[in-house]
Amino acid sequence: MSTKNNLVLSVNAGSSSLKISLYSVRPGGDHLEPVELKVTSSISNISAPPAKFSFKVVQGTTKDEKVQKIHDHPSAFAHFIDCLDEEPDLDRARITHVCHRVVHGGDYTDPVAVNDEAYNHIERLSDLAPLHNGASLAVIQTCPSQLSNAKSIAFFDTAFHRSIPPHISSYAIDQKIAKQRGLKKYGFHGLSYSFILRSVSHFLEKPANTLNLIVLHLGSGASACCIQHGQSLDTSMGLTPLNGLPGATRSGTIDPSLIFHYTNKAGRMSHDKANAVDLQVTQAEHILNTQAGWKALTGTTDFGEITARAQKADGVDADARLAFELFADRVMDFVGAYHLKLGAKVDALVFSGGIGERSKELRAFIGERVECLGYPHVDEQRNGAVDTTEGIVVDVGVSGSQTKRVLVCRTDEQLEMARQCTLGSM
Ligand SMILES: Nc1ncnc2c1ncn2[C@@H]1O[C@H](COP(=O)(O)OP(=O)(O)O)[C@@H](O)[C@H]1O
Ligand SMILES: CC(=O)OP(=O)(O)O
Ligand SMILES: [Mg+2]
Repeated sequence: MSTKNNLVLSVNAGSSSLKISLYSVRPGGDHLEPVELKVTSSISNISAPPAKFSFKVVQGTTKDEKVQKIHDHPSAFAHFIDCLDEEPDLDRARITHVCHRVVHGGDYTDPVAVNDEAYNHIERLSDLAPLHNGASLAVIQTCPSQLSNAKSIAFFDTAFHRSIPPHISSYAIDQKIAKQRGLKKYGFHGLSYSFILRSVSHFLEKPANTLNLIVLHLGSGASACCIQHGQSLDTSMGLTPLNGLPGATRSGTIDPSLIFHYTNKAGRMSHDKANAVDLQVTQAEHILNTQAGWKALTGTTDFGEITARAQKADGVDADARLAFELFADRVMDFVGAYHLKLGAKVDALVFSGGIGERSKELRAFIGERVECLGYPHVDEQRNGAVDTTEGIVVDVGVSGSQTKRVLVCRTDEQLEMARQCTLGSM
């Protein structure tokens, strides 16, 4: 991308949140970081108004407010644009590229400029990412009118996992049907894993293609990834982001037969009005995506609150304790399996995502249990000081010469897209 004075906008549509970052493109090509952050904004609680809106201009305006008129992703995006218009130095006409995180890209392996064909492709995949693809498309639809000088580019979470070999990505079902219908493990959070791989490579001063990592992206949606020689070998999410670890409102892996015993309406189609494009998922999928996970176990989707409740001194909150230990148990299932898949040759176990980056309790709990595999003891002081430690990657293992590390990485999907956009041929 050859541009001066240009701005790049990165939009990350989550199930009930929208994270937006605005960057200026650094002139010249010799910077480690090709873009410079100008604005960060995040809107949460979109589906449970009032939405929480934050808007921070680097060395400038800061807003934190509850906004009643935000009721879906497009209205959240419109509110962001209104705030941007109040910034005289950040003219939206200078935005040349809008990068959209699209969770399910099917077999698309590279970012694409959104034209009718790409739009229809993403829409067809909406049933396979019911909390996400519709939200991204709803924002994409508003871009031509809001940002008429900008090209919309879709970046796919699935792309990082294209390296997963068939014996790992295939399900044990009729392969003719599987191929016809695209029924296989796709994996998600790929933009986050790309960012983490690059950041850990820089931190450890080792080329990315030599690294073996077990990465935990633990946020509202949580997944684990096994990276061998800098490529995804396996990941815990599957055909859809429902598989693997439980999340804020998602069950994670269950026995598939459970759905027939949970409710006898499980197989009926439900029309999900929360998303802007038409969706047809079964009631079972709807329940397991939106009424399960932490919300079902504890009544809250905030893992920070669950952790605090689980550790209350005045008696144990059994629901919170169950959620905390259940989550740690499922995370360890993947750490153990991936450690074995990597033949115990692991450079680092990496914690990331809202929970991985902020829960010192979960890191300590899991850290203690993986020590038997040769990971260093999680240092209480370092672990407790992550929030106030500078840098993208923080080492939380006890100091000393270690072959394996335990790291925390502040992941940034918006920055990953802006970098790829600026360095690529978009
Ligand atoms: N102090 C904390 N301890 C544990 N978990 C936290 C803390 N603060 C936030 N979280 C968790 O992080 C989650 C958000 O993570 P994030 O990766 O931003 O999610 P997403 O992008 O999937 O919406 C929240 O839902 C909350 O459960
Ligand atoms: C794929 C996925 O679950 O994404 P998120 O964690 O942002 O909801
Ligand atoms: Mg996320």
